[in-house]
Amino acid sequence: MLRLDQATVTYPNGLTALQPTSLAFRPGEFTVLLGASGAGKSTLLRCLNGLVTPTAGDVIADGVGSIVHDRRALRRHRRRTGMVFQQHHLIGRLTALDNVLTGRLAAHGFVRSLFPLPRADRRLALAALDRVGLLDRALDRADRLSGGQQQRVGIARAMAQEPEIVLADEPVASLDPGSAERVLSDLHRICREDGIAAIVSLHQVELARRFADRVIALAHGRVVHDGRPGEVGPRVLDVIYDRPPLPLVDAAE
Ligand SMILES: Nc1ncnc2c1ncn2[C@@H]1O[C@H](COP(=O)(O)OP(=O)(O)OP(=O)(O)O)[C@@H](O)[C@H]1O
Repeated sequence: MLRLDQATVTYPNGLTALQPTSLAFRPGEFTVLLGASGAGKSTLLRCLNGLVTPTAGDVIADGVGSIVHDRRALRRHRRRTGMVFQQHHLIGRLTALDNVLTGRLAAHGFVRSLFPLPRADRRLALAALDRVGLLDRALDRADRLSGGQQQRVGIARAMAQEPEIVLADEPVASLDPGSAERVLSDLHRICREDGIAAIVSLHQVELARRFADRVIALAHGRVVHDGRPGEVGPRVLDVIYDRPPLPLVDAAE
């Protein structure tokens, strides 16, 4: 449904953050990107919604076309792609509900979005909050919610867009383990129920093993592993995190 075709990103400072990479993402699949800091996870994710333009190669969305070369294709692709960010980007003084409603704006033309949104949008936004267990906090200001609750509002906002794909860049990086687990479990359940493809970058290997259908590991801008979560063992982790292999212990010692 979405693929990279030899996509390469070299930033203006000369650093190649993504070496030529070809990958295909399938509908409904929950993919986790693993990699050390600076491995290129954000760069790859940003290529998938046009926030970073590859310096070579292409990004093609099925039924839409090249989002690198065709602005209209990029706009269509973005309408069907929900984003979840590490810092959730909520507007603190707005209610949780109003934040989720901003996820509906892309579905309307610019002029229409200047007027109050239809009741159907409010129903959709409330249903999205219900699915992350926050219906009773709908009218609370976003900045009164905990970090984990704010991130769940961020997920509800992405879901209110009725996406086919969700891209999440380290959505649980700043949360405690319990909140991280809840956030990821909500995201995973909703994507599964609605058949939404998710591409999620994480630092927590355990969470990747628990939730992913597929794990893509990056090191120094290259894919070094692409497979099922059960295949992410010590050898793969050594490559991802640049750890020297453990010295062999002499059995006679
Ligand atoms: N706009 C930019 N200009 C120049 N270099 C950049 C830019 N953005 C990222 N980089 C560099 O590209 C490399 C890959 O960065 P990227 O943010 O994609 O990695 P990451 O795996 O997401 O890291 P983290 O887990 O720390 O977020 C890093 O060396 C980073 O410093």
